[in-house]
Amino acid sequence: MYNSSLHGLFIFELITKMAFVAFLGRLLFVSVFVLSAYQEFNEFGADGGPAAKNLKPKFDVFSKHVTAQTGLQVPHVDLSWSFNLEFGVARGASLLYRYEEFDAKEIVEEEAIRRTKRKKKKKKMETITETINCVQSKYDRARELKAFDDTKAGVKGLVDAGIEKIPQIFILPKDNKTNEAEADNFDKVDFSIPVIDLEGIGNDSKLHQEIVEKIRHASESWGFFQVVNHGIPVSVLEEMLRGVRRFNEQDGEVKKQFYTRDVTRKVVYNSNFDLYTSPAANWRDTFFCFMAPNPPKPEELPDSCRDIQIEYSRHVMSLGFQLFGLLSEALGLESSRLIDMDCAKGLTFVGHYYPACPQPELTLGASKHTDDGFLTVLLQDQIGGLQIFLENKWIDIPPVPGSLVINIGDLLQASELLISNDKFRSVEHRVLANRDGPRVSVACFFSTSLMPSLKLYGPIQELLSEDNPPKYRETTVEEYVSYSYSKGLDGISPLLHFKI
Ligand SMILES: O=C(O)CCC(=O)C(=O)O
Ligand SMILES: [Fe+2]
Repeated sequence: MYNSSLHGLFIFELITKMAFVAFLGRLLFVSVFVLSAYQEFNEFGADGGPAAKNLKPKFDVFSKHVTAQTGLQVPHVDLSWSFNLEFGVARGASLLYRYEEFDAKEIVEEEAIRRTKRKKKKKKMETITETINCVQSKYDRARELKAFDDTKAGVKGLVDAGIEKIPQIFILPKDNKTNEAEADNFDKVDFSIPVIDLEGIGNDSKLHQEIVEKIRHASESWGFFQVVNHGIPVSVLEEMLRGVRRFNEQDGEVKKQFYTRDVTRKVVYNSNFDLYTSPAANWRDTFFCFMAPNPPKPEELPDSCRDIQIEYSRHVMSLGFQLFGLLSEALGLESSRLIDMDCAKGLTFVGHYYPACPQPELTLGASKHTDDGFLTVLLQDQIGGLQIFLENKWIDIPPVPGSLVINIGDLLQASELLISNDKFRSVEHRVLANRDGPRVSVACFFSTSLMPSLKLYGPIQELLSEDNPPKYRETTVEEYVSYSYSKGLDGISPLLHFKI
């Protein structure tokens, strides 16, 4: 028996659940009214008459469709009872006419097409999402860094393997604030830092004064200068560069023995000291060791460059003493002042190897950074790529045969900061990756680095006053370098951390 309240509930459910069901529901409803009108026109028998018979298959199709779409079971409707609702005969006839036009099968087919389209769209979205997930999971940065590190073969290993595209871990992120690629938009200037000739400095006091003045000006303006006739024979410089090259180009199995991230080891060779923390790895391999105050035993140094490393470090030490004297004078202090502060006590020897890079525009040899020691003496070969960042401009430091690049480090900037208003500057610099290569350089940092130290460094005490308060808190070299080391080359000066 037809139950009118159930029918009402059924229609209500359909209308609220799905728009198309509502639409079909309305049509069916109309049909039922039409049937009612038709039945009013014609006598209907116990079976509901011809209209009811006509309607039944269409209603069945509709029911099946609703069940397939919604999972709802359409309640049984006894059409023979038509629906005793109040409709005028004429209106019923016109509704009937429209009902005859309506073909349930066509509508169901249209709906099926729409449903297939929706399914296709959904499938497409699923495929896109899957692809994204797949790409993301394929680029598991931590896993790639570890895999690269585990080769113990460095960037050179990649190049030897013949890669033509650089791995993702080396690619500079585009949206990163420290992304120096962005800084390439800044002007590059055709200006070179001064090349200061130290020839004859010991014999002529006027010349000595002139050189002190040049060093003062360069240290205040650019934090960088080059020196020639510095007393280290060119043959020693050349052999030192060859030594670093030999170390990196020796048999991979021998070199692997030095590969470590344990900085307490006498010789530490690895690629990117900040591999796991930096936004992008640099296209270079490095080995370092502390050559002063407690140098390793000769046999602890690599065969490939042991002798020259010892000889070169000895030369750099004596050049350092001379430079700290000149820098002290440039600050208006006794020439022994910076030496007495132990600025030349420690020497860290760092040999860099920058292999030729197939996509140099995507990465860097060394990210923008300042040096954390007191002073750096840098020997570079003829490839070039070193730049300093001053007033939003990258300035090339072109290789000058026989020269050494000298730059002020953070600890010297912090120590002498208040001596004069014209400060020495620890200036940001970087190294570009290059299609040509390898590029080799040796950076010697005057700093006891991570060696345990208690001596405090900060603004020079006797020059402090109420008007001239300290700007940096005191720190030990060890604390400063540890902080700088843990931070990695992220483009932000570690000095900021020590600002008062
Ligand atoms: O390789 C170079 O030219 C620069 C290296 C450097 O900046 C560094 O070791 O701190
Ligand atoms: Fe540097």
